[in-house]
Amino acid sequence: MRYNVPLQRCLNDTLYKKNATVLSPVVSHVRRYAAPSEKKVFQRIKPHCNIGTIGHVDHGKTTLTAAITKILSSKKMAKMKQYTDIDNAPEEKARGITINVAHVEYETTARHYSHTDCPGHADYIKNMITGTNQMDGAILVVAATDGAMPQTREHLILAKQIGVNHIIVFINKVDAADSEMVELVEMEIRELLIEMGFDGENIPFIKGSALCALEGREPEIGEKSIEALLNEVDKYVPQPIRDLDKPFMLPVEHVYSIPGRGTVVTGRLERGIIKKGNECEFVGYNKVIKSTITGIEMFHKILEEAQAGDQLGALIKGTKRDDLRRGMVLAKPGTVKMQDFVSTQLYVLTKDEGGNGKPLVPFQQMQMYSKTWDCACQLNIIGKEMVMPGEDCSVELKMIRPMVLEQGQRFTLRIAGVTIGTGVITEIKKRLLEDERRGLLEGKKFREKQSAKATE
Ligand SMILES: Nc1nc2c(ncn2[C@@H]2O[C@H](COP(=O)(O)OP(=O)(O)OP(=O)(O)O)[C@@H](O)[C@H]2O)c(=O)[nH]1
Ligand SMILES: [Mg+2]
Repeated sequence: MRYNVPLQRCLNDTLYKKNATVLSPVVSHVRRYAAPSEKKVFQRIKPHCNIGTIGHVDHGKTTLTAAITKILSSKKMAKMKQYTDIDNAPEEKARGITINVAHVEYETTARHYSHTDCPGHADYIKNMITGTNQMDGAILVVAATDGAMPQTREHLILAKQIGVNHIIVFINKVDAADSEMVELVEMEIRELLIEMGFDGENIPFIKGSALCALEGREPEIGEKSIEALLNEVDKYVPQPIRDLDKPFMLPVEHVYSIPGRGTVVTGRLERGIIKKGNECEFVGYNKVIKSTITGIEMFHKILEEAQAGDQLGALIKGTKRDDLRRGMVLAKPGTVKMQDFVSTQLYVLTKDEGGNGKPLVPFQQMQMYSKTWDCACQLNIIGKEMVMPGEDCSVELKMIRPMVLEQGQRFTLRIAGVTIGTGVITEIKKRLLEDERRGLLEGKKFREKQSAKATE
């Protein structure tokens, strides 16, 4: 049996190493690299990109998704999906939230795509905030018969907030509108895009009719417009930098002291590649500790290097177990920062989704969970008196301890052990003053004492 080259190399590495009797590392590498050639597997030949359709209700997002699969299926680059297959999207659970979302797969000559379409406005909002399918770029669908509508605006605001920076516009239903109207809608949407902070002047606009393409009518505005759209998506949405190319980062899950060896931290490598001998930093709980990785292990076997996605143990030189804690982040020196004040976009769970059914109000204290840490924080709601379950809103969070936080990082909030919301960090704000943070901490201790007294 022949394997491909990287697999063969790692089989050699693993099997011929002393004491290599357990098969698990081999199995994990088989999964990571490729399967034996006689099995039919997903071939990673083209670069992969995640996109989706966004826009106001009834503007034609699902029709467009179906039309794309129809046009590409005639070139054997997709499986045709009927409108009803996409619109009856299966339920998906993401951190307790139920979202109806359809993932459609297709490819162009340049790339392989996963395309997200949601049946309803609420599902779009949840999908974008929870990052169930993080989009690298989005197709904004606008009906020429309506122009910009409330959800056109809302989806664009959210896209900007969570960092979907590449938008392409498809002006749909041009079969039902005159050309003057189409021009006016284009002008209106370009202005809206500029107002929202997108590159409105240069964003590609394609005008067509998804319905004509789906029904095989009027190829000029039907099939041709879909081809033009895909062409622009290939060109305009840049290939995202994959996690392997980024500086390494591993949220620490456990810290052990191994007699005769030293300190070992375990966790899943979130991005990058680590090698034996790499210098590193542990960051979190208001501390930065410099160290060196002297060994990497996976499934009790020694590795020279580990890649993003690997669950591993790293042996650390010269750092005591008591200095390190779960929740710290192991990273390439100087690549991550601690923060304690952030703006976020938050979705509040309904009671059915596992929430506590109560509205959130400003200055409420709660526990924030992200990566492997949790930390008490205080909430401030922007532009509203309160947020009801089932709603989303912009909120600011002040934390009692600085932790590693980055734009785009996801988190959940809990009160008394109940998850009440999930969100994404949209902006890092200026660090709090020491006094301000102490005030938050003392406020928390005071409340704890009060509640302890009350229960006595
Ligand atoms: N005339 C015309 N009608 C269209 C076109 N594209 C879609 N429609 C119609 O517009 C209606 C809404 O289309 P959908 O694709 O369901 O719209 P949607 O944006 O997915 O709607 P939601 O998922 O409910 O937000 C349907 O009746 C479609 O047949 C088009 O190019 N021309
Ligand atoms: Mg739809």
